[in-house]
Amino acid sequence: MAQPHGPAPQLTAMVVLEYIHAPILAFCFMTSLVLAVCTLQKEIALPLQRRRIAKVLVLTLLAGYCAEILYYFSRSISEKAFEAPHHVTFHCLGSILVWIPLSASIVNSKPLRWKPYFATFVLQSIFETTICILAGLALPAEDVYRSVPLSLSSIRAFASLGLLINGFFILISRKTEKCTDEEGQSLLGNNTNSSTAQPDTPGYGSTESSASSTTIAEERDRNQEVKDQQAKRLEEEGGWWGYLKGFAVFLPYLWPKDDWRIMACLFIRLLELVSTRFLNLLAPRQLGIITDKLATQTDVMPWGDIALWGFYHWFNSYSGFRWLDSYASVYIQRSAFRRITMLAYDHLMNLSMDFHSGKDSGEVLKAVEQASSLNSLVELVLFEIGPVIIDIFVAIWYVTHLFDGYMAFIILFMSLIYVWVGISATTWAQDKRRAYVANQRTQNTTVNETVHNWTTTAYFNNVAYEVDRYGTNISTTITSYFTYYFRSMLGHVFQSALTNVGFIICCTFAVSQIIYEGKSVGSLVAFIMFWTTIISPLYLVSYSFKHVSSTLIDAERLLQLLNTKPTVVDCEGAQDLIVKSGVVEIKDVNFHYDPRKQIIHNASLTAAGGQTIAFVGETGGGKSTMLKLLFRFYDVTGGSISIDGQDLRSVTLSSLRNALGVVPQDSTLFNQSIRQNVRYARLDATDAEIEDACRAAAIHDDIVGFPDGYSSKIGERGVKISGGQLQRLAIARVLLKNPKIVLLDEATSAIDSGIEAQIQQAFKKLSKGRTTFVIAHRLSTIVDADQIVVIDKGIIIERGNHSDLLEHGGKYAELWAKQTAGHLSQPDSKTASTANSDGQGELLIDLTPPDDDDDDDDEAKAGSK
Ligand SMILES: Nc1ncnc2c1ncn2[C@@H]1O[C@H](COP(=O)(O)OP(=O)(O)OP(=O)(O)O)[C@@H](O)[C@H]1O
Repeated sequence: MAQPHGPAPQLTAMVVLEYIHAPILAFCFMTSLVLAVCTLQKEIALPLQRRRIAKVLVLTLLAGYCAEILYYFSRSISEKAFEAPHHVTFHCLGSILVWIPLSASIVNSKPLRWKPYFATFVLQSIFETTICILAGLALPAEDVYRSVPLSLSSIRAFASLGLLINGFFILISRKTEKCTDEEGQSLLGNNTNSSTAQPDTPGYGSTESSASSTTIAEERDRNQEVKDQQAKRLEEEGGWWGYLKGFAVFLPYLWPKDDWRIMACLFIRLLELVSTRFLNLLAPRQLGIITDKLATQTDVMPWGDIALWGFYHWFNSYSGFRWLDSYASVYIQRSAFRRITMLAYDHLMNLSMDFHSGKDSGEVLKAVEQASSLNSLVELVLFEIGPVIIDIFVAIWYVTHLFDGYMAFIILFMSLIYVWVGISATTWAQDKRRAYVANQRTQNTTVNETVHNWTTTAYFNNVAYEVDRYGTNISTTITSYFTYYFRSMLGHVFQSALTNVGFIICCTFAVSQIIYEGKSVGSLVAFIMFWTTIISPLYLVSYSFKHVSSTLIDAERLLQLLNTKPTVVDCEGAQDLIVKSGVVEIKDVNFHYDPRKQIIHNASLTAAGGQTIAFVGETGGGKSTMLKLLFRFYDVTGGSISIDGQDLRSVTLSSLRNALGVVPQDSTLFNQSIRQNVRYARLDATDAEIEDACRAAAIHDDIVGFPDGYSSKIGERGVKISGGQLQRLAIARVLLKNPKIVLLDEATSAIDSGIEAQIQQAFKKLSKGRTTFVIAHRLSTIVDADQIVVIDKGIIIERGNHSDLLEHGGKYAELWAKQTAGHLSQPDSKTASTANSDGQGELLIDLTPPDDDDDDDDEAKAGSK
């Protein structure tokens, strides 16, 4: 059959078009897709009928290219002298390469960003129709109707036109639909999952399967809040570019311009990046040169070439320049970690009480701990993914230069499948990984819970049950790890098989080129040496997708933390608080944590300097809240609080907190020595001062009675000392701080009456000359207070000294009567029965103690166990 041989300009135009068709199509599709993702173009679900038409047309197109390749292949086998025109095979192979992923995404029923596809169809139609017309013109008239390639080209031109028309209808009738698939959402999360998965938090000791499934759901939802924020910000910023620019605020912390060491390290990294690109190419090329020289001059030792080859290798290794680069990288990483972590920690510690009481501390700590993820993200993109893209282009050029375009096609095919397998395997293994992490978390939680609650376990004799539960947890974790490992390994297995097959095919092709095309053996050697440079970028591309996505989530979490502003801050021009006499005035104060529930209603009172004010009342009345407002954990929502005439909101927080000493309701101590814990109140206090404070708080004798005295460790959460001792230590700390105003929240509730007298003495010492606010449920501790304020449901209902209030006969007198006489009287039978029936309904368990028969039963049970 005749080949096109018409007028030269038409033939030349056709050849040029065939060469540039596939690269231009690929470039156009890739750029418009990146643009679509960056500008957040919506994904659309293709109407069923239109998708079917598109499927048929793209498959026809693909079949058309394959058929032409097969046609030429069969001719080159059957006709010895026949050689397929290079531009035609280039055109067909290139187009197959472009249309495989495009057809795969159209055949797949996922929603698509349609504009890039439509743009590609337009170009495809123009190219294919023009090539078809030119091919028709280039053929002699008698061959036009007999030419198989021309028929195939016409079919493709019609299919392309069809695709264009069909694509146009999809474009104008598009219905936006939110993608529900995780991968389809690119790097963002999936909103639908979060709304459907509502885990019930399992109680302690809940059954294994429910706990496990819940933790898997939790694991899935753990990042959902961050992902939602990410999606919101992405929308606000109008695309990825604006979104990523949001992280630019961290650049001065990652790479501070004024730090010459960091700048020098960056320069080294940049140098390594550029030199590696060259050396990746130069080293295999040099070996090729040596091989060729050896093939032609067997009696001359190519010393110079060997030395150059050795130099390239040495320079590109850890004993050469690479160690300097890795040192520079570690230096940048560590410095960035220090700066960003300090930034996050400092910010976190300066956030207000509302943040600390409302946030999941685990998530907050994660934001601080993973502050370095930002640096990993920048490093990954700039120093790994960026160069890899250059490497891939260089590889394509180099193999084409060594052999020809076909070799580049083989490698491109293999690369495409390799990356696809990598991404699919990671996605496929993702669910199993989540399950594994969730099971691991359950396993760790079991140990934590049971070790912390060892006493509860012992009280209920459940040690065997817990050991058994932990064993089951470990087995579940191991099983889930195997499943995860199997899935991720399968991806590696396929990829490894692919690279092996790819390598063998490439080498066979190279050998055939040496034999039939006269290529040099050195080219084969250079290619073999270059192979790793081709494969390693592919590995990185196929596995960095998930990594970038999870690093972005960590970075987003940090950004959100840093964007959270403290609600209680120093106002502009805030002055230091100066306390002289310590007059505290609470004026028409209103407060709520949540606007829907008012906590304090119009509270007013004045504490003269040095007075002791006691807050009493039913639980939940708002007493602790009053102290929190005084300490300015929160700002009042109405009215004002002032100390010596200075509004708390107009003074610096630091000076206010210096002037106040607090013994909170639940004192917490660090797991350090007693001396260190007391010294926390005043870091420069001497040992003698610490002991004085402890004496005043009536705890000194207890401390010296401990085997290690003041060096005794308190234990986690102060578990090694009694409740009374803990409170006295907390009092000692405040005594050491020696503040002008003291706030005591139920500080004496756990102290027995023997110690109480000593404590009262200590209080007297402490409150002398200081304004003191005290909350006490034990009214006996505050009978001497200058003012007793009774708070009920956030309202001050009574105020006066002890005798005034008793005389008044109101709420305080009622509370006093209950406390002084109540413990002597037994609850009457009526109250008892009410308490029993109140809200309990009929009891499902038998409360009568077991008799002897039951004991037998128990023994039988124990035996069976
Ligand atoms: N951080 C918070 N967020 C929302 N509500 C809170 C917060 N802290 C306390 N409350 C609510 O404010 C009300 C008053 O609490 P507060 O702790 O001041 O009471 P109290 O009189 O000190 O009680 P108790 O004597 O039991 O310590 C309660 O209803 C409580 O549930």
